[in-house]
Amino acid sequence: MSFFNKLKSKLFKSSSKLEEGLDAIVEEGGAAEPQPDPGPAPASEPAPETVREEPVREEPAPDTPPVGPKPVEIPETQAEPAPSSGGMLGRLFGRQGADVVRRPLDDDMLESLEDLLITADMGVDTSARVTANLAEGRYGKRVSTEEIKAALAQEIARIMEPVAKPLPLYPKKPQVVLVVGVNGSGKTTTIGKLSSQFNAAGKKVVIAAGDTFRAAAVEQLQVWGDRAGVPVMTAPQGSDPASLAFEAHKKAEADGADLLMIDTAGRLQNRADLMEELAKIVRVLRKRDETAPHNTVLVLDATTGQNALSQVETFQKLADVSGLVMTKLDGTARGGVLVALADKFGLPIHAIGVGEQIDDLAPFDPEEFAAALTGLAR
Ligand SMILES: Nc1nc2c(ncn2[C@@H]2O[C@H](COP(=O)(O)OP(=O)(O)OP(=O)(O)O)[C@@H](O)[C@H]2O)c(=O)[nH]1
Repeated sequence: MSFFNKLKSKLFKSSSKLEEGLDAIVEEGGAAEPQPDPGPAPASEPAPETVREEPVREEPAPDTPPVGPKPVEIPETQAEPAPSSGGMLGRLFGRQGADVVRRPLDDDMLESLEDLLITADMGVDTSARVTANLAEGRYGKRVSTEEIKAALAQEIARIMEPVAKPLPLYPKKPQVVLVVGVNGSGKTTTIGKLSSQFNAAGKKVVIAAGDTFRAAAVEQLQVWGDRAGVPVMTAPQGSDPASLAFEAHKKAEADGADLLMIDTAGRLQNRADLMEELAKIVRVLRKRDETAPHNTVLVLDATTGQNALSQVETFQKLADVSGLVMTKLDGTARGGVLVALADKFGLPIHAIGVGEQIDDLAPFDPEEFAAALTGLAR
């Protein structure tokens, strides 16, 4: 299964919520219209700039070489045989002969759309901005659900494009990656998944179990280290995380490791202590390498919805956050929060987690995400 399909099926809750909501909004004030003549798209449709693949003719010219972009995949549920013409784009946009419900994009519809985006956790400001952009060039025109989905996906992808950046790798050895986030956000799991991927890519990784106060956290990291085939440096329970970080850096350097991933505590209950703990880790690391840490990755749990926004604000005060990983996008109807995060903070999103298995972490792809979130067929 391609990652997109996996993402789509795993983001089912978010996309089905948006999808159902969009259907309901269009149907509420709309009317079925007979299929327009297939052929050129109506003038009201702006050229879909972010659509990566050209619509494919169903009958390729006889001398078309068997190369080039693959046809757009249509999920089975949409792949009913088109009774007449309409082509792939026609089927994609619901113009396969059946009546299509359209409704004028007026103030009422825009208000309902904005409310729907807010319930999908896109946040008030981002939802308002996205809705306003949707209205541009479409206001007053009759639109179908598929057209709104496509426009919404395009708008979301446009917001997310600038922040989709994999964890940058530097020539510096060892590159120190400090991983921060509240307890339970998925730090340990993310460190395990990332380490496994770097290890598979031929990078030598050392992990430091910096949450020394919780024996369970250390044990869990050891399990992930074993799975990923990466050594995990630990220290006795309750010992100073900064001194563990120092020792781990020494070992990573001595071993010629490319990356040192440091897990940290996430006790927000005592913010001052946590701030001092993180600051001390950084101070001590800089005794060994004044450019460390090279990345400070904040791990956020998508199921916390809007709370993720305040966590970014808090951790930006506690540490110099350089990028984000969003976990648990599977099984939540709150995936829209990622759009709000991108819009509000503009911090790089390095990866997303869509499950508990070692390969359930992928680089963030804005178009795939936007399509999966809106339920747009691809
Ligand atoms: N469904 C799902 N579960 C995840 C994902 N990432 C992590 N988890 C689960 O979330 C729970 C917490 O993850 P941890 O990695 O232990 O989180 P942590 O931030 O290290 O938490 P502490 O060890 O308490 O500091 C575990 O049960 C993980 O299996 C994900 O992408 N999807």
